[in-house]
Amino acid sequence: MPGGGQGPISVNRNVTVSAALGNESILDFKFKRSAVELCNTCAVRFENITVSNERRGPGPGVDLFLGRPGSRVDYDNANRFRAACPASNESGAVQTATPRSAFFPDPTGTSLWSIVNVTFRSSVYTNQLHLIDQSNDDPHKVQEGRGPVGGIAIRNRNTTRICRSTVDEQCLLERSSDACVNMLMDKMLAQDAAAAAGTAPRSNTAAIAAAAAVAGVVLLAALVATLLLVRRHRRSAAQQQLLPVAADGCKPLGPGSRGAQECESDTATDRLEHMARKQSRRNKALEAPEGKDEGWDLSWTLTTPLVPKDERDAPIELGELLGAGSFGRVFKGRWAGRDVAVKIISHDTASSDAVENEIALMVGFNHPNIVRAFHSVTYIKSRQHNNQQHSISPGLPATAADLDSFSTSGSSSHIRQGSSSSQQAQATPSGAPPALPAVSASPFAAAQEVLPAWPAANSAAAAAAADASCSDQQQHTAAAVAAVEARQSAWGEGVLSTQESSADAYGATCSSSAEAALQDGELQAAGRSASARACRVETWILQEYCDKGTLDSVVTSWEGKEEGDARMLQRLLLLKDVASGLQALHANNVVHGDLNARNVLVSSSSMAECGMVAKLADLGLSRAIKQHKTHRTTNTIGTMSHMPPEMLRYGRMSPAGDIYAFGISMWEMYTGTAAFKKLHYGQFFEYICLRNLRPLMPADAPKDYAILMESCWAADPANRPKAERVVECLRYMIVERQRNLAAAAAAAAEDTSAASAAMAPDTPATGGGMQPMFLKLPSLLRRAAADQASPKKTAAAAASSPAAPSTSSDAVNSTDDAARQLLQSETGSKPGASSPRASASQRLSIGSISSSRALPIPLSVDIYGAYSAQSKPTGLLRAFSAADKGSGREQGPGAAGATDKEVAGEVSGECVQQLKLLLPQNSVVDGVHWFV
Ligand SMILES: Nc1ncnc2c1ncn2[C@@H]1O[C@H](COP(=O)(O)OP(=O)(O)OP(=O)(O)O)[C@@H](O)[C@H]1O
Repeated sequence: MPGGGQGPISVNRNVTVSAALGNESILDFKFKRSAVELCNTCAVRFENITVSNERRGPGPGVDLFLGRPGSRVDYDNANRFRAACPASNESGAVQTATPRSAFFPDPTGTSLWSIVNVTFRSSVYTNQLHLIDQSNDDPHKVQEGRGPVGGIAIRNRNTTRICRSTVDEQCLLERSSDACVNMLMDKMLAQDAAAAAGTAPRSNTAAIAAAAAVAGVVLLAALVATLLLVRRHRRSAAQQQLLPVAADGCKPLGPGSRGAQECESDTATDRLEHMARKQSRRNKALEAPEGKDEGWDLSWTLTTPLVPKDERDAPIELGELLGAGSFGRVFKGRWAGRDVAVKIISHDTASSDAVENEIALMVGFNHPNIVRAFHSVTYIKSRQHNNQQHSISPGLPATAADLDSFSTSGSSSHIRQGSSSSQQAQATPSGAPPALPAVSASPFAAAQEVLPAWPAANSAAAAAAADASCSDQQQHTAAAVAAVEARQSAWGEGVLSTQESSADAYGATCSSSAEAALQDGELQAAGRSASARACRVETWILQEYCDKGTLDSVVTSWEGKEEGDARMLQRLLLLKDVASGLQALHANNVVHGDLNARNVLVSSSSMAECGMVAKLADLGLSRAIKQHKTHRTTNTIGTMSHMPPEMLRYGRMSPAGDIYAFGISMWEMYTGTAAFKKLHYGQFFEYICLRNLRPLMPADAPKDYAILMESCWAADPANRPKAERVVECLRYMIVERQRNLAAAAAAAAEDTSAASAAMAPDTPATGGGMQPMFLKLPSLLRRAAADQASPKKTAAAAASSPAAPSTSSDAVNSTDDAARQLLQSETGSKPGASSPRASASQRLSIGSISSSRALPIPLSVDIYGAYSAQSKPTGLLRAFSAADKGSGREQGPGAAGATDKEVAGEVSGECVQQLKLLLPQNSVVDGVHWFV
């Protein structure tokens, strides 16, 4: 534990603290606060243990930890003290009203809990809150002096809280519940200490018995260790015969080593690649490819650890052609009982790094908003066959479309022209690799079951599996990223050559040494060898199938349909998915590099609020950024219209560049048109970099949407929000639409009470114990702007100053009317119509909260919508009580009876700013005013 004056301890990896089941082990955090800082996405897990901490105020008892984006604390099968548990009959309401964390499975699901009797240390405690499966986000930890950079997601499973109801009724009459729980805990800890002290002086007999027991255990352990060593030694010897020493930079190590077949260098990169090679060899040994006679050899395979071993070898059925990109074609397929998309890329060994990058990242990330790759296989054309002439369609890589040549029962007619997005998508038979084990080309119904949303919602087993594999998965992701990073440094950009250049090379002969290396699984090594660069390779990547196609096509399908809160909600939910995917990539120092709506796929999901979930795809241009670096310089290509100025100018690739592309994608998703479609390539530099132009938003666009979009495409990368901030802003924008829709639905049903409830804050109106109440002031600026200026006024003001720059830092150059017109003509926007801003005082009424508790109510207010530096509000936030209402006293700053909070300068550059007010006893909060 850090002492006085020291900073917190940094935890940079996942940690599990567990005790054997049945042991009443207690871990006492000693009430330290913020003593341990978790790294981004780091998880700390407590299993089978009682955690004792945080008894002096509200909160979920994890005060020990400071969170970072994506960090989490799991309590699994734990007993946990918590001072501020509400009384048992309120517990359920509080738990169910707390939104589930987005960082855990099934964020939309309801918490599972029950009130039970528990036996704890031989005492039966009635009416305890038992959390069967509950998760929530705790943002407070990071707001204490550090700004809201991300909090801790907490998961409780099979975890019991010792609550207020545990303590003596008499005590509650005399003291506060906190004080009573504190006393109880002190008593129990004192008992523990006494028991420990009492066991110290043991009798001789006991000491002898204990010593004998210890000796027995040591002997047993030694025996087991010896057996393990012998086994490992044998396996090592066997593997030494199999493996060429140092062929892969790894050598079989001696029995004293940590593993029989470990890499000398124990980097994550080595481990991942070594794992892949091991698997490749194993596969080769297991599966003699049917198509070997056809001249294709299996060279390299990689499977995500999430796929069980027996599924890995399942046959693949290829179905319709889904589409074609620059580098390959994508077929629908069925594998191991699931629908998959099979991407088949023909390339040469020179460009195998780029392909492997994409595979490593897609296999490495297991995130609901990143398209997963389950399995990939690379074949090489054997020398004998490379010497033969093959009919390669010019401009079209050879693919497995020619199933006749290796399928026992298939026919090329089974491969249909699907809903291809490209005219290049053909099913031209050509030289094809062998089938994967037992590939068949049997047709299957087009409407197959859709992959369940990850992870399977409401399935305890699935959740458990996901949890169990979580830390493995994080290591796997880190290893994949490290592999990509190492590949980039060692081998330049590894840009996948275009199909034309690849096709040129296909006729060349693979040298025998290169072929041997390739067959030994040394795809990369062979790729670096000049003699092997011309070897023809075909890679099959089995990805999760996204039945709704690209985000682009989903947005196009909205064309002509009514715009409103429901449509906006759908748009925001999909955008949040995309931003969450980026957040996961960036947290692992990976930049997508080619974000646009055509590189985002959409899957049906019954669990998602809008019925579908968006996932980042096409990681072919993704790059790993070295830690502590802000960007890397690249010569890779991407999508011109989505390239940020720094990319166009200096080739700088960074997470901020993805955010810029996200901003452009927001515009495209709102307008349904492609951005800058009237610009030709030569104009991009001039328009984006020199004139700092951006597409114009229609005048009627929601202001919060416009503000976020503009902050994303700011000229200076440093002014763009981070992905987690974008996610956070979108979350608030989503809540706002949800409320509007609920209120509208309630109003339509003439259910006025339901309508006011929908407009009321999230927290229950009846106090909710000592939990802070969150009053979200959604779209503050938007509403204020609406109050201040009618749409007419806004339009008139805009028309009177056609060259008025946007208030964002990357404002449109006001002198360039020609350029402006060009961009306006894309949407028909009126000049100056974008980015209206709130400018005057605002008054907001947000429903009422009442509490009969004879305690001060800690009240938290989220100010929302103020994330642009230019829209920084200053002023006074006021909560006033019902007594003041209508008396006129609440009207001005300093009015009697109101609780004021100065907020000048506190809100800047952020989406949400949380303020805490302590209301007087027995307050009835009837509104919050905001004075500017
Ligand atoms: N996992 C998938 N599920 C469903 N359809 C897919 C999947 N992957 C790709 N597709 C379809 O196949 C098309 C081609 O995908 P691919 O990734 O090869 O190329 P692209 O992204 O269009 O082009 P490029 O690689 O040149 O950027 C996509 O536009 C999409 O329609």
